[in-house]
Amino acid sequence: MLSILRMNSLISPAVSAFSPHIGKPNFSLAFLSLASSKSIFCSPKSLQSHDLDPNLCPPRPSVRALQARAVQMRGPRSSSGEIHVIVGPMFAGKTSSLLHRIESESSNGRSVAVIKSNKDTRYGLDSIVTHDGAKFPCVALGDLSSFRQKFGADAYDQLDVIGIDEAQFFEDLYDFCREAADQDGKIVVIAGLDGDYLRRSFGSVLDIIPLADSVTKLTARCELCGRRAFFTLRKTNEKQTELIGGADVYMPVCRRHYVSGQAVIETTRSFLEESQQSQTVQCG
Ligand SMILES: Nc1ncnc2c1ncn2[C@@H]1O[C@H](COP(=O)(O)OP(=O)(O)O)[C@@H](O)[C@H]1O
Ligand SMILES: Cc1cn([C@H]2C[C@H](O)[C@@H](COP(=O)(O)O)O2)c(=O)[nH]c1=O
Ligand SMILES: [Zn+2]
Repeated sequence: MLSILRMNSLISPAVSAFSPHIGKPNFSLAFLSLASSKSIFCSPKSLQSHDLDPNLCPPRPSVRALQARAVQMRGPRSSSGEIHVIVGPMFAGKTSSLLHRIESESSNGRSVAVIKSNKDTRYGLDSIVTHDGAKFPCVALGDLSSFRQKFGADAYDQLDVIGIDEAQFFEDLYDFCREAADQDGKIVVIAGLDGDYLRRSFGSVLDIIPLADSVTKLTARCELCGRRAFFTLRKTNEKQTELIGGADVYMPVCRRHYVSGQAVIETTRSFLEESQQSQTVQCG
C-alpha cells in the first residue's frame, strides 16, 4: 500500500510517461517527472504528513542538471529500441512470423539481420528455413555476444532490426536483447520455444518477457485431432533437453493428446528399459 501511494505521488498526470498525448513512452520525461516530484528528494520518513514540509527536504537540483542526467540515463538511441517475442510449440509458425516481420521492416527501408543458433545445421548455416520451406539469409552463432564482432561494429551500428530464431538455444539472450534495445536502440524480434518436450521453461526465452514490448504465443494444429496445439511431443526415447529435429522426432499436440501421448511414451520407455535390464541379467 505504501509503495502504491509513493508511486502515485511520483507520477504527475500532466507529464506522465504514458500520457496519451505523447504516444510512445518517453522515459526522459518520466525521469524529469519523477525527479521534480517532492517525495523523490525526501527520505521514506517524509511520507508522514507532518514531514511533507518543503523546508525539511534537501534543495532540488536545477532543471539543467536533471536534463543532463536524463540524457545520460537515456543513452544514444534508446527511445527507438523495442523487443518483440514470438513463442509457441514447434510448427506454430514462429519462424514464418519472424521472417514476415523482418521482410516487412526491410521493405520499409530498415536495415535488418537475422541470427540463428549454430546448433541446428540441418539446412546449412547461412539461412533460416521454415517447416514449409521459406528461406532467409542469416548469421549462425553459438552465442549472441559474438554477433557485433562477427557482423562488424560499423555494420552493427547501421542495423535497425535484429531477428533471433531458435532463441531457446542462446544462453546470453537476456543481456544481448537488453543491451541491443535499451542501449543501441535496435528493434529486436525473437522467435523461440517457450517450453521443451516436457513443457518445462526452455533456455532463457521466458526470462526476456519482462523486457518485452510485446509477447505473442502462436499455436499449431494437433497432429492427432486437428485442434489447436500448444505443446510439442517428442516421439522418441531420448531424454536430453536439446535434440535437434523436425517432424521425424516431434509433433505438435493439444493438451489431451500431450497427456495421453506422453503417458504412452513413458510406458514404452519403462517397458524397453525393463526388458533391456532383464536381457543384461540373463546374458551376464
Ligand atoms: N501440425 C502442424 N500445424 C501447423 N503447421 C504445420 C504442421 N505441420 C507442418 N506445418 C507447417 O509448418 C509451417 C510453420 O513452420 P515454421 O514457421 O517453421 O514453424 P515454427 O518455427 O513455429 O516451428 C506451417 O505454415 C505449416 O505449413
Ligand atoms: C521441443 C524441443 C525441441 N527441440 C529442438 C528441435 C528443433 O531443432 C528446435 C525447434 O525448432 P522450431 O523452429 O521451433 O521448429 O528445437 C529441442 O532441442 N528440445 C525440445 O524439447
Ligand atoms: Zn489433439
